[in-house]
Amino acid sequence: MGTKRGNLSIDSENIFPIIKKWVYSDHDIFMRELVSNGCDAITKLKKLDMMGEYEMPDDYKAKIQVIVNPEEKTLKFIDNGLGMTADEVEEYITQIAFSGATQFLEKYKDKTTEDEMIGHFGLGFYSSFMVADEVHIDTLSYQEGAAPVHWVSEGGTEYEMQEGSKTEVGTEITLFLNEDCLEFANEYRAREVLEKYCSFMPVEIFLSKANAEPEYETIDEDDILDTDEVVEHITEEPKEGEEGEPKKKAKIVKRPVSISDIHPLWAKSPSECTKEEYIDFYRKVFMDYKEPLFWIHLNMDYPFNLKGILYFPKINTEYDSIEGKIKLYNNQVFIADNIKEVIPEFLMVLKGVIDCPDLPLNVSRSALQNDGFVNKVADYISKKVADKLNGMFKTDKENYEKYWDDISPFIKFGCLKDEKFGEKVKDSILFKNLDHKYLTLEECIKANSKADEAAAEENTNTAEENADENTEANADEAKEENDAQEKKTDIFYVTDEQQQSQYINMFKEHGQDAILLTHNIDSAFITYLEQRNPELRFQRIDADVHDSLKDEVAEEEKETFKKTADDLVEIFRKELNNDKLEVKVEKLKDDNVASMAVLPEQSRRMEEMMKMYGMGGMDAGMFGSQATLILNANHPLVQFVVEHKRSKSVPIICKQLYDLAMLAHKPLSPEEMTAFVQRSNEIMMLLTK
Ligand SMILES: Nc1ncnc2c1ncn2[C@@H]1O[C@H](COP(=O)(O)OP(=O)(O)OP(=O)(O)O)[C@@H](O)[C@H]1O
Repeated sequence: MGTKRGNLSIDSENIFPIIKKWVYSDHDIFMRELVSNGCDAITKLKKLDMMGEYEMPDDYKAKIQVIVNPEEKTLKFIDNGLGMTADEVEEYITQIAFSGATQFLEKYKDKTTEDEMIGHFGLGFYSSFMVADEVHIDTLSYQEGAAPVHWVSEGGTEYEMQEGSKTEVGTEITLFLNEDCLEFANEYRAREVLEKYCSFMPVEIFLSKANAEPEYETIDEDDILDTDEVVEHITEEPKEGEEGEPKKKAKIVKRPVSISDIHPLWAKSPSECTKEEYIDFYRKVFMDYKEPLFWIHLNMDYPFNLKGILYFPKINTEYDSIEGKIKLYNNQVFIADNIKEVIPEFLMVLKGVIDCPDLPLNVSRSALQNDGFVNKVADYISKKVADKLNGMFKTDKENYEKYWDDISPFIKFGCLKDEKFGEKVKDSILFKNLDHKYLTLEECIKANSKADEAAAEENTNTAEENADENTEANADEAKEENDAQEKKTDIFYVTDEQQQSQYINMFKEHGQDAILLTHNIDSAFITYLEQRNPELRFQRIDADVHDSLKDEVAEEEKETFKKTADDLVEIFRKELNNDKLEVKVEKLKDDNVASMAVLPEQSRRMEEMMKMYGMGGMDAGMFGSQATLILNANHPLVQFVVEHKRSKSVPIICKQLYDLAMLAHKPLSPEEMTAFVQRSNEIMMLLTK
């Protein structure tokens, strides 16, 4: 074959500058493209062998070699795949590949990074021009009588092709790196890129440095393989004082270690994988030395092909970032991390690998988002996660409860984000109660209705209707709340065990339970639960005084009680210099409590929402979110105030009772805290007199 010169058949003269500039930060993908071309060529050769169209040499071992040569500033990719004839190089490289690259760039050159292509699939062979000024192909086809081909292109639109000198079937691509990209001739950098994209490719990949000094290792004679290159046989005598035979060892040229694990765990059948293998795989891939909580092995052939492993990582401190990482592969070729179009958003806290050869990856991300098939994949993944959770809830409750605190924010987030998921896992959602036992929603409802019944029974003798009407302001509200309560089941919850401990103690003392909802996501989650279960009402433990915590006022007492209550309201409003102060007087069963604060649930939620939207400066009071001071008419301090209205201790008692109530309800402002500390000291001074 003589030398053939030609023009690459394209119109666009500026394709190379475009390729070179292509998403700058990502131009390491040329390695993936060239290695996967080699893999494809090997797969094709194996097929030909199976079909009887080619006979593999007996010692054939599929492999791809990547050789860096920093001195010559070159990078070589050598595969022992099917190779190409001159005609094929002409057709596949100069026509198909080139026109493919041209079309590809035409289509995507204006796209910004937000609409980046998934992993830029489809750029193929020509991505090598992102890093090289000149590219050589040396190839020998498997076909009988084929002549080796040497093809050269200097990154313009021209190429030259002549007979080459390759003697083994396969292809060798040599990149003459441009000055900006010499990093890729560095062995460590090359390894980094190969590990990123090619860790699980289906063919073994060996990286080496040209002209490097050979490295050696010493092994037992018995372990020598046919493929080992033995340099020296060594006899190791036993050390002085040690018994035994001399040991026979061999010094061999260090065995090359493949960068790729050609049988990744996800490709195996779940029944063949051990716990250790799952954990090792997790550590290796995610560099996370904490053990994952549990995992799900996805394995589906129909109606689409998808395999993968999703791990639930342990998130043990709140400082840990809960950003997960899900690596997407296409036939063991790494595509990208965290493709949100394929993986449901709420699963992004997980760590895992997903291999889905059927995904249309050579399209833009925005197209993926609207792709019915992609949506099905996402649905399948979230369904599998729900199945796993339900399965554990049913058959491995003990562990499930152990993991619950770690996984619950994620599950709740999933419920908020994905209706189907929420519906599927609704019976496997747990709530931790005051005794740190885990209950289902149904169990919470049952426990609460029991407590309600008990409270009602205890109070039947005295109560015809609620005797809350001790202040005019509260009378209507109390009635309304009372009406609503008849229809709704209240579930009380705690957001901060420490701060709300006063309420918790009261609850516990009177056999009333509450659940702990301490995570940020819980406020959105209870709203979600209320929307789905209109008969439920979630109330923070300090939202109201539950009936079970107070004594009913006997009929004959009602009048005097009302008078006392009115007096107390007046005194407290005056002493606290706030004539709008909400004060309610109750006969609380707990005689350790003199005062407490309650804030109706809706008002508090409104206040939280205002804070969230940065409206903190507004007067929360305008939404009625001022806390109500509850005074315990059974407590001697409160009784003292009514009975000794003119005592000079009354102002100090009123203020202190108010602050104590507020302290258990929310943090005091710096001024309030200063006044509180000062007053506490004054009270102690009184003890000294
Ligand atoms: N190492 C190789 N051995 C044999 N044939 C090759 C090799 N590299 C490329 N080819 C041939 O050149 C063609 C074009 O390669 P290119 O990488 O540009 O596109 P592709 O591999 O077909 O698709 P993709 O864009 O997904 O990479 C291939 O389809 C293949 O026929």
